[in-house]
Order: sequence, then C-alpha cells, then structure tokens
Amino acid sequence: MTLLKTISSPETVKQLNANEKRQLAAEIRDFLIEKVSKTGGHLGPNLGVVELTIALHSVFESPKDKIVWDVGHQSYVHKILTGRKDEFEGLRCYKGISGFPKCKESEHDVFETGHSSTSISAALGMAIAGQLRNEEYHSIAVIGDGAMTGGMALEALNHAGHGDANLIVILNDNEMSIAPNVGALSNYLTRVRTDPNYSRAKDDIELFFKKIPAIGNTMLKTAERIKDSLKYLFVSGMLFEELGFTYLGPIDGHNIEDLEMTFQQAKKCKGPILVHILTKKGQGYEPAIENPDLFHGVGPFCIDTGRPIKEPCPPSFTQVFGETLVELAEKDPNIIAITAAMPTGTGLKAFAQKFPKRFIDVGIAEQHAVTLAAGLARQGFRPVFAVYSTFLQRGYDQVLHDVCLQNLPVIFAIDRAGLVGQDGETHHGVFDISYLRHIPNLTIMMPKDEEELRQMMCTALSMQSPVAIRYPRLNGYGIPQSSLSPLLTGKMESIRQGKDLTIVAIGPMVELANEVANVLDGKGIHTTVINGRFIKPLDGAMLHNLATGGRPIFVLEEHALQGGFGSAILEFMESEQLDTSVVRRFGIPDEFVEHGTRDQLLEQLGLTAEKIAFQAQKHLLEYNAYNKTASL
Ligand SMILES: Cc1ncc(C[n+]2csc(CCOP(=O)(O)OP(=O)(O)O)c2C)c(N)n1
Ligand SMILES: CC(=O)[C@@H](O)[C@H](O)COP(=O)(O)O
Ligand SMILES: [Mg+2]
Repeated sequence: MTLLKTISSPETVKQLNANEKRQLAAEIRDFLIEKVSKTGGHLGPNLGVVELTIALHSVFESPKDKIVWDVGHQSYVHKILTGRKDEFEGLRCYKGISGFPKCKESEHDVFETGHSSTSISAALGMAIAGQLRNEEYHSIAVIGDGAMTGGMALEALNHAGHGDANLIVILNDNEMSIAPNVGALSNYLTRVRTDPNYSRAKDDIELFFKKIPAIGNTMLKTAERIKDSLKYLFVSGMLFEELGFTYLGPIDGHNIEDLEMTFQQAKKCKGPILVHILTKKGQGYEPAIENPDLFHGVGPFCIDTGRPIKEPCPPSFTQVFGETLVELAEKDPNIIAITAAMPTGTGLKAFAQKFPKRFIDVGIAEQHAVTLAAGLARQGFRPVFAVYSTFLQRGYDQVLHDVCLQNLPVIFAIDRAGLVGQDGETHHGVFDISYLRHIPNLTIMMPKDEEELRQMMCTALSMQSPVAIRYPRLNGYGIPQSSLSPLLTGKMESIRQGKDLTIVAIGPMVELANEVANVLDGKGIHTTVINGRFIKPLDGAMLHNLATGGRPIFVLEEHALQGGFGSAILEFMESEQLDTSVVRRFGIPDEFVEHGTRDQLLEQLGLTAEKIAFQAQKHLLEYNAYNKTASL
C-alpha cells in the first residue's frame, strides 16, 4: 500500500495521475477488506464507491464543497481520503471512529447520517443557504438507489426540481438496497441501465426514413415527434429531467476518468443536476459480489473464504420471530408480513420464501409500510410490520393517525429494541416506548426471553387492536420451545421473591435483575424480581401491591428514561396517589449513546449487576435510616 500511505487529505488525491488513482483504488480495496474483516462493517457498499469517492475528492473542494452521504454507511473511503485511514483499527469500536459520518471527527463530514433518504434534503438546505449568502460552493448528495425509494428523497427531488439551487445529486445505482432493490423506480432505473434499445430505435428510425425519397423528410419529422414521445418512455433519465433536473448518465461508476469528466460537466451546470452512476456492490471482492446481502453489513470474516467468523450461539430473537411467524402463518392465512427493505435483518426471508404472496417489501418506506398495513387490516388481514425500533421513528404519525386512531389490528414487530452496539447513536432502539406509550389503543409488550417472544406473538394475534412487541438485537438463551399460548394481557410476572428490595425489569434487563439479586444475596439482601412484560397496559394490581410492600422499587430498562417504562410506573403511582418516592429508575439518561459493544455501553451507563447492586446497598441504607427516623 505504497500510494495509500501518501494520502492524508483530498489535496494529495488531486495530485495523482489517472494510473496512480487506479492503483490507489486497488490499494483502498485491499485496505477495506483487511480492516473490515477484523472490525466488521458495511464492506459491500464501500467497495462499490471507491472510484466514486476518489473522483469526488479529485474534482470538488471538500469541505468548501459539501458532500452529504446518504445513510452514510458507504463513507469509509471518504474517511480514508480525509485523513482517518490510521484510525480504521478502531472502526465502529468504543471510542473509535464511527461507521457513519460524524461532524466531530472531521470538517469533511458536513452532515451526520445513518437513517436513509435524508441527503438530498440536507444538501438542498446547504445549497439554498449558499444562495442566500452569495457563497460559491457545490452542494452534493450521494444517494443510493435503495435510499432513493425513501419518501423524503422524493419530497426533496420535488422541491429541488422546482427551484434553481445549485444542487448535485449523485445517484449510486447498484440495483441493491440491502436486499435486491424493489419498486417501480428501481424498475425504471433498471430499464435505463440496460436500455440499448432506445438509442438503437432512434438511429434506426432516422436511417429508415432517410432512405425514402421525397416523403421521407415529412415522415421523418413525424417520426421525430414519435421519437420524442418515445423518449418520455425510455430514454435515460427522462423522469428526472421532467422533475426539473439536468440528467447526466448513466455512467460507469468504476471508471474514474469518466466520473471526473462528468463531475466537471456537472460543476458547470446551473440549477439541480442528477448524475446517474452504475456501480456494483462489493466490487473487487468476489464473496461480497456473490452475497451482497450478507456483505451489506458483515461481522468479522475470513478473507480467504468470505465466511463470517461466528461463535456457535442460540437462535437470536430475530430468528425466533421469523420462525414463529411462519408457524403462525401456516395456521392463519390472514397473516401478511411487511418489511421496509430489510427482509434479512428482520428475519422474514423464510416467510417470504414460504408465503411469497403474503410477503411485502415496500422499499425504504416505513411511513408507507405502516399505512399499507392499516389498509390491509381494515380489510380483515393481520399485517405484521417487522421493523427496527429506530426506523419506526419514521412512521410515528402513521402509527398514531392511521392505525391506533382507527384501532386497527396491526402488529408492530419492533426489532433492535435497545442498544444495538456498533451502529451507535443513529441506530440504538431506545426511544420507541417514549414515542408509542402515549398513543391510545396501543398495547406494548417486551419479552424477557425468546420463548416469551413466541407467547407474545400469539397474544398479539389473539387481540383485535394494535400491538407492538419490542425485542433486542440479541441471541436468545437457548430455552426450549413450548406450544404457543397467549399470555394474560397486562399482567406482570413474578420471577423471585425477596423481602428487602423489588426490581421491576423489562426485556434483557430481567436477566440483569436476576444477576443483581444474586450479587445482593451474597450481602444478605434479598430481592423480589418482577418481569414487567407489558409496558402498556400496566399491571395495576401488581404495582399497588409492590408500592405498598414497604420496599424500595428499582425499575430497569434499556431505554431512554424520559417517557420510558419507569416513567409509566411513576405516572401510574402518582395517578393512584401511591408513594412515588420508593421508585428509582435505571436506564439511559437524556443523551445520545455512541457506538461500541453493548457490554461496553451498558458499563458506561451503569447498567451492570455490580453497579446496580452497589446503588441498591447505598439506597437501602438511606431508605432504612429514613424510615427509622420517620417511625420515631
Ligand atoms: C429510514 C431507514 N430505513 C432503513 C435503513 C436500513 N438501511 C441501511 S442501508 C439500506 C439500503 C440502502 O440501499 P442504497 O441506498 O441503495 O445503498 P447501497 O447499500 O446499495 O450502497 C437500508 C435499507 C436505514 N438506514 N434508514
Ligand atoms: C446502515 C444500516 O442502517 C443497516 O445496514 C444497519 O446497520 C443494519 O443493522 P443490523 O446489523 O442490526 O442489521
Ligand atoms: Mg443500492
């Protein structure tokens, strides 16, 4: 990696000639494969944008020119070229560089991303800002064909096309979202990619009519008009031209010279421009090309074989969800599974293979997915929308307005609920209780283990109202499966009894509560552990019993404290005139949690058995002293 060693900034890239840039691209690919094989990460998307990123930093003047990376999972090459290559040992690691653009890392990271389809809006905002201040710079959104299916992207195209802001949208079309891309836009782009016919048809028409003497020219003019109307159907980019963009492309996204020439052309254009580039996800590494879904976001892997390096472990909550949904769907023909471009991540691949007519992938369109589910439910189906907690944030109003207000029986299978680890702030699923709990008609559950997830899915199907089941990005505990039977709605579960302290916990925090109880047992302190199970409705009878039991109550949740499960318990106790001073909440304070392993982040947040047991001892001393004084 001789050339790569010399790269410390975009200026050093600009000094290279064409051959050197090609060599640099090869070295970057080797670098990415070597580093990501150790840390894990979004290898496929980044291998696909090596030439694009070299050309971008060759032609434009970052950070004066603003480059916004949509989703941002493909920004590793950008980070390598902007002085961070020596930090890749710590990619996505605790206190290491993020896998997404972070403004605090570099002046070249001009906007933070992680959720899809935001880049055009952000870049357009920056372009308009430049116009208002008479500042000369280019504003560039790099967006994938998958992200382009997101509603926000289309809203921004609609706005940009109507104005004269100097915005450059680079559409990185690799025919893939995480899975193969879906939808009419994707089909259109495929036609544009693979459409030799139009140009041939145009030449053939002209040649044919030119052969006909005299009338030929008249007919040729008619044919011109036909050709123009044909253009509206086939020619590259007409869709974008019609939206007010200057369309350039499609061009080979792995040819640096072509890219640079096109970007130079785009720089001279006024108003909104869309450059359509064609790339291959995983370019340069066969296993990633052959398995773009796996290598979209991969854990550590063996470079020679491309096989993930994984310890044997029990099935994940996601896998149990997917298998159970198939089991339920075999009995209930009304079950429909919906994903927003994440069939693998949400465990729906088996369902899609077994019930293709009852599986819907809407693309990166969570808002649409929720209201689509509402429509299906209105017609008597049982739609199950499997979605990551963080991405359901996109569909908040649809959950409230289209599902719960009409009390429609939609099931929200909320995966990645809790800390997700290396994706960090933009992906932790730690806000869904807060943004859902206040919505009337909605039931919210969280299982303590994978077996209870199965029971909750069965419970949800037995209800005729909206239900959310939230579960973590974790492996299960290897609990043997039992037959599916519904739980009693709104009932907590008593796990163990102890006279000194009560801990009420949800999800994986129940396991932690047991660990705390074991630590305290060794200190002669005995703990009652309650599995919260239902975040809404709460188990009022249990809470009354606990609140009047004369013991402090600790509430554990891997979720924001603001508006979380502990808040719900406090609100309930206050509304019942119970003594809320007995309650102490443990969860995520009012801050964003960065990336790292889940264990590192739990340690940082004080959500460990040792730390909570220490707090319990301290609290009990104060609590008992206070009560002694009060009783005198
Ligand atoms: C709102 C939202 N939904 C889902 C995701 C998960 N996600 C991350 S990347 C991706 C696919 C992006 O496809 P594309 O834009 O074509 O980029 P590529 O990976 O092909 O380079 C998805 C669905 C997300 N980041 N944000
Ligand atoms: C970039 C993005 O949003 C997805 O690729 C996400 O990183 C997937 O997360 P999981 O690894 O939890 O499926
Ligand atoms: Mg793509």
